[in-house]
Amino acid sequence: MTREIIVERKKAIIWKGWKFKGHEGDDMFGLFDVKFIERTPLTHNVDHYKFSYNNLDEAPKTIPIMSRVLLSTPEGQKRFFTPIFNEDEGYIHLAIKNYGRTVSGELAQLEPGAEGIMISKPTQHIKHEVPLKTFKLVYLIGAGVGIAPLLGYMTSCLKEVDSQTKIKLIYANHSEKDIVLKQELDELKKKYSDRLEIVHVLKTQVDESEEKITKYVGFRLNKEILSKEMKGAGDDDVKVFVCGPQPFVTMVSGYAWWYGGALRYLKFKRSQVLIFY
Ligand SMILES: Cc1cc2nc3c(=O)[nH]c(=O)nc-3n(C[C@H](O)[C@H](O)[C@H](O)COP(=O)(O)OP(=O)(O)OC[C@H]3O[C@@H](n4cnc5c(N)ncnc54)[C@H](O)[C@@H]3O)c2cc1C
Repeated sequence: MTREIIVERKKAIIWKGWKFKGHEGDDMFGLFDVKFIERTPLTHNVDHYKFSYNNLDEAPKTIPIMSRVLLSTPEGQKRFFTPIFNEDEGYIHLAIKNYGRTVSGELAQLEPGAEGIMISKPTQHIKHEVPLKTFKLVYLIGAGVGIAPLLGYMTSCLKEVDSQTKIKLIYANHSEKDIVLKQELDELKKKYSDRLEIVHVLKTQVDESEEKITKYVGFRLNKEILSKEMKGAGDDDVKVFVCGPQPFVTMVSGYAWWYGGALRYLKFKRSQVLIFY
C-alpha cells in the first residue's frame, strides 16, 4: 500500500466524536526558531527538554491539549513530539526518549544555548468534536514515553474546575526506573485522589520495593489485566485513550484503521476508543 493511500485512509477515518487528522506532511507546519535552554533527566534514557521561542510574538499563548509540534534539528532531521506542559508562555517543554540515533541522538549532543533548532506551532493531533473533559470516566492506557499526550490530557482535565471526569491511568513500563514523569504523576495522584487512579504495570522486577507501588510486577500489560482493571464497555460516557510503542498499541486496541486487540475483546466500542498513532 502506498503512503498516499495510507494517508487518505487515515484522513477518511471519521466516526462519532473523533476525527483523525492524519499526517498531512510538513508543508502545513510553519517552523519558528527556538533556542535550546536545558535538558533535565526524567529517567535513565528520557530527558525533559526546554526550548524558548526566539521571537516571543510567534510563541503560542497556550498549547491545546494533546497537540503536537514538529521539531527540526540543526541537521534538518524532523520528528513530532507532544508538549508535556501547556502553560509556560514563551517556552516549549518536551519529554524525549534518547534512542541514540536520528533526532533524539542529535538532540542529546546539544549544548544549552544551541541555535538552529526549529519548532512548529502546536497543531491538534486529533480533532475532537466533543468536549474531552465532560465524560464520566476516561481510561488512559500508556507505555513508556507514550505518556506524553496522556499527561497533557490528565493535567488539564483534573485542573478544570467544572470537570467531574474520573481518570484511570494504566501505565506499562519495563521497571520502576523507567516510569516517565513519576514525580508529576505522584503529585497529581495526591492532589486529585478522588478523581485520579494510577495502576502501574512493570515488566521486570528490579527491586522488591516495586511491589509497594503496584501488584502487577513481572507482567506485561495484557487483556487479563485490562479486564480486571476496566469496566464501562459499551457506555458512551466512558472513553479510552491509548498511546505507546506500536506492538503495545496493537495488543491493546489494534492500530489506526484496524480496531481490534484487548479492548475489542472486552467489548469496548470503537467510538469509545481514541488511539494515538
Ligand atoms: C501522539 C504521539 C505523541 C508522541 N509524543 C512523544 C514525545 O513527546 N516524546 C517521545 O520521545 N516520543 C513520543 N512519541 C513516541 C512514542 O510514544 C514512543 O516512541 C513509544 O511510546 C515508544 O516508547 P518507549 O520506547 O518508551 O517504549 P518501550 O520502552 O519500547 O516500551 C514500554 C513498555 O511497553 C510495554 N510493551 C511494549 N510492547 C508490548 C506488547 N506487545 N505488549 C504489552 N506490553 C508491551 C512494556 O511493558 C514496555 O516496558 C509519541 C507518539 C505518539 C503517537
